Amino acid sequence: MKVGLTGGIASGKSTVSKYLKELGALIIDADKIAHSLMKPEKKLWQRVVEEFGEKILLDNNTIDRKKLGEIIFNNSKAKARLDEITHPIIIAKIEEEMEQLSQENDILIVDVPLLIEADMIDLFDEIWLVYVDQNVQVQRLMDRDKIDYQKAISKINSQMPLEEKKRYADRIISNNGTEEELKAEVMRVWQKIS
Ligand SMILES: CC(C)(COP(=O)(O)OP(=O)(O)OC[C@H]1O[C@@H](n2cnc3c(N)ncnc32)[C@H](O)[C@@H]1O)[C@@H](O)C(=O)NCCC(=O)NCCS
Ligand SMILES: Nc1ncnc2c1ncn2[C@@H]1O[C@H](COP(=O)(O)OP(=O)(O)OP(=O)(O)O)[C@@H](O)[C@H]1O
Repeated sequence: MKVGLTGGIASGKSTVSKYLKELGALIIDADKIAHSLMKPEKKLWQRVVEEFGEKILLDNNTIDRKKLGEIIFNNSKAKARLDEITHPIIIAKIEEEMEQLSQENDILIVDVPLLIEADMIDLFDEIWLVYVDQNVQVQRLMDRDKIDYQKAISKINSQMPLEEKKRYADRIISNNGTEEELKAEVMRVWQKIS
């Protein structure tokens, strides 16, 4: 069984993944895959630097994600250009890892923030959505990334609204409460499928 775990920025996907891992689930993390594919001199690094220029590089040639984030979260055309370059390569890598790992594992959980935006629904048997109300999402994002309200809203608005993502979800994991409540909810969902 292949589960696509998605949500919005700072909705709690990594926290849900952490709890699922504690329960014995195998997790593929799309953000980690993306970071690894964008390491210096890799094909995707080259494409991104070609498109956005060397101004997005730090002294050690790694991509300055804060700077690239500032460009794309404030400019929908720049974001579309980045998505066009990155998504096919990230999706191919996710598919490759899923193929390898599904041979030895009955259940695979794949944490993909942009699963619905990047049209990856058909790769999964079930879609789980980590849902939060927007006021909670904004506050958690401001606290975690140490950014102001306006920057948090720009990041949230660069993604499909969570209300709209609900339409695609087979299960909704609500994360408006405490971490303990979330953990209990994750345990319930895991017991249903394992
Ligand atoms: C935009 C970048 C530079 C921001 O880096 P930063 O370290 O601040 O964030 P990080 O990589 O940890 O991602 C945090 C969250 O941002 C959101 N996010 C990331 N990329 C995008 C994007 N292109 N569009 C909308 N939201 C995004 C996701 O919710 C993600 O979980 C970085 O995320 C990136 O290179 N993104 C392109 C690759 C991609 O699409 N990744 C998502 C995997 S599906
Ligand atoms: N129930 C909760 N109560 C309080 N804080 C929480 C709760 N769930 C998550 N958080 C915190 O909210 C922030 C966002 O959570 P997390 O990093 O898991 O989200 P995410 O969906 O993986 O984010 P991203 O899309 O940016 O990768 C983190 O600082 C996390 O510790």
